[in-house]
Amino acid sequence: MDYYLKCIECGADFDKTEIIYTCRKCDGLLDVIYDYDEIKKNMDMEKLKTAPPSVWKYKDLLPIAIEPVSIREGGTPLYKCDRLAKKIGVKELYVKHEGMNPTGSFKDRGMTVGVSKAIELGMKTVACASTGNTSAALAIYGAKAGIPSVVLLPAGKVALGKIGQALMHGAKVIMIKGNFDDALALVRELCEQEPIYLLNSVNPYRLEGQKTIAFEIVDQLGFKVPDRVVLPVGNAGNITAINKGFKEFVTLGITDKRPKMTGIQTEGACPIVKAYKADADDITPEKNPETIATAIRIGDPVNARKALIAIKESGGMAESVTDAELVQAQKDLAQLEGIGVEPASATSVAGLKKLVDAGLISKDETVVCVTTGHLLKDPEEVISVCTEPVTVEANLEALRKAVFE
Ligand SMILES: Cc1ncc(COP(=O)(O)O)c(C=O)c1O
Ligand SMILES: N[C@@H](CCOP(=O)(O)O)C(=O)O
Repeated sequence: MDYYLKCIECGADFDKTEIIYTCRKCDGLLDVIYDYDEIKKNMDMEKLKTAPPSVWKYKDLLPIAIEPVSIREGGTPLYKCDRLAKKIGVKELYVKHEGMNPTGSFKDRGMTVGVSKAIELGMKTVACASTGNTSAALAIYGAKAGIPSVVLLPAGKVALGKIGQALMHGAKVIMIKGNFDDALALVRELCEQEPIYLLNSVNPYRLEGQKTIAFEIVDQLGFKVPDRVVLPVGNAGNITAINKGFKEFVTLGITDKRPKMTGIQTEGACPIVKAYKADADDITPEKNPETIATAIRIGDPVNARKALIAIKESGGMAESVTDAELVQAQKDLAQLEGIGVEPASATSVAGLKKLVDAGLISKDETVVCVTTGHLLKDPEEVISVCTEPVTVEANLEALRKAVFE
């Protein structure tokens, strides 16, 4: 399949054989550009309409020629959430639960493509900086591919389940005395100097895997497009990737419209929301981001420019929520719909509620909230926000008291 990399700022082109993360001329972010006429000619539309969703169902739209490094990612459930819809006050609400991926987050979609690309390019080691989920996914796909992985984490700020995954799957785990943004700057430098393949979302191939969330949403809605997609935003790759997916389906004539991409951050870490509200083209980095949602504790999102463009061109918006609001949404998802998510993921639902309450989102819209990671990723947060269990003597009287009083 024919494709190349194009700078979103100066338009410079780069060949697919190059190991490159940003534009060599202006340092702008890169996009993967395909020959869509060619794809259209060869696409098996019957299969597209009937085969069950998974990342590799859409391989005609993915830049990998080898047998992919895969542990069956994608194909996550799209739940219709009527009780939650009623509470929030929208007509039709769906939750795309990316926590149901093999490693428990949407990062698997990016890593199956990213690690496959590393192998295709002949790279022998992979690396990333991470707030946790990227490192878990990289460790697992690195293990599956049989190559070493190196992960840089902000010391003391990563949820337990994620560190456990990175360690057990054999990554070299390095704690940085700094935040995620410091770790990302460091790993980018390391990968420029050494033959180590960088698999953060600044790598455009990572995002190609993540765009399949858009394909699956359309697929699971019977080839209908929702009015709006709401999702958490951290390093801002996912909102960009999903927007690209919806655009590609329109380009290929599979759908005829795109949803409004709506990004949610927390009040303690919201550079994109501030830029959106100021109608700015780029962010002002935040030096000390802080939130209970450690996955999106990011002050200098690497994909900010792409994300702001995606929000603007899709007619979407950006909003921030408090930690208290996201914890309430996390409980609503869990207790009204049986959907267990980690704190960052719940910002999508908290943000939707805030925007509906403010009259900025119409009650008549069909909305998809993306929940990005599983509840079990961050058990410490769960314990800290839920009521403690009661302990009683092992007799029926004590039990009755505990159950009925
Ligand atoms: C659970 C979870 N949700 C949301 C995000 C934000 O995604 P993105 O960085 O692509 O904006 C991340 C990572 O950043 C994450 O781990
Ligand atoms: N939440 C992310 C932050 C890194 O984002 P990435 O998309 O650039 O890898 C994580 O899980 O580490």
